[in-house]
Amino acid sequence: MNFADRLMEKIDQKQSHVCVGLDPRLNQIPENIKDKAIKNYGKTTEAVAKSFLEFNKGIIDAVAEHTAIVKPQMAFYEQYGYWGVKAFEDTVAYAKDSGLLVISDAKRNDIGSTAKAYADGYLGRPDFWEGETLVNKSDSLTVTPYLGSDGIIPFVDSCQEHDKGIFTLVKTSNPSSGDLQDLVTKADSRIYEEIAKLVVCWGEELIGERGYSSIGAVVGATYPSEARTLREIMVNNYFLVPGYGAQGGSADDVIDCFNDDGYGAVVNSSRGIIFAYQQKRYSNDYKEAAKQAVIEMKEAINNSLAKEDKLAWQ
Ligand SMILES: O=c1ccn([C@@H]2O[C@H](COP(=O)(O)O)[C@@H](O)[C@H]2O)c(=O)[nH]1
Repeated sequence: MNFADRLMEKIDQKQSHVCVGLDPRLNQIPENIKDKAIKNYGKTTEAVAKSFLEFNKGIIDAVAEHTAIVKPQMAFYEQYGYWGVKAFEDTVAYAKDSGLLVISDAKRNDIGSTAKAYADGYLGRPDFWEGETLVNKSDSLTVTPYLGSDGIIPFVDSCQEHDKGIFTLVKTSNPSSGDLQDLVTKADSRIYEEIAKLVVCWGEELIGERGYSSIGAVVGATYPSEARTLREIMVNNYFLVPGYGAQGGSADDVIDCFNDDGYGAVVNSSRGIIFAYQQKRYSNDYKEAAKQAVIEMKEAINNSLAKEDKLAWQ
């Protein structure tokens, strides 16, 4: 089944457009989890990995009923080397076993021949010894478009072959995203608009039964006016919308990322959900707090969609 169709099926099941970011930071993991890991594995990177995995499993159990998809960010894992990457892979596997879809947020790309290795590794099934194949469990990957089409086509091919998806950086949520993305082109458009047009082309052959392509775009919640323009260009492409909560984006800010049919975007929050237990208005139990925060976010987005007559489940 096409990735966009699978995503929409899960969104309908959970009645939620929320994506939970799994970005563990060691200094924010509850002490009891870290103490147990240090007792068993010493002060090692293996203990870091065990802490991350136990923490993530608790978050996944707490939010699974209210989210379709999770997004582990590779940077938080790979900084700890082998054990960090192992925690990433184990987290992906646990999320899949819990019935969730997964976006690997690794923002990969390179020249075409190298991009193919990334595409095989994250989305495909690389063969190694004769008859042996590795299967990556992730459903989708974030990619950077900076190298142009020949860097992206290997990912698109993998999506087609293995029913996976990609989200291409178009207008990112960070304060300096405009340094390059907002530059005006010779055609008097912005760079992010030109990338959006490319995303439309890359995704044309991968449109699923419900009208959305498996080739999506990253559009920050912190730029609602740009999102409006981008929604008009990328009518059939799903948006991954980071920047909600900790970066300042609100439910009202993300509404124009959705189409009138009430679909078209998954809105990510990482710190705002997984570390909600550190905020006074939530429980001090990290799992209970994550559950409260994800329900609050899901309802805020659904209420804002309903106000605009865009809620799919009336
Ligand atoms: O434009 C972008 C692209 C990716 N991200 C990533 O999303 C999360 C956001 O985390 P919060 O804690 O909710 O701020 C993080 O993994 C970023 O690397 C983004 O923020 N903006």
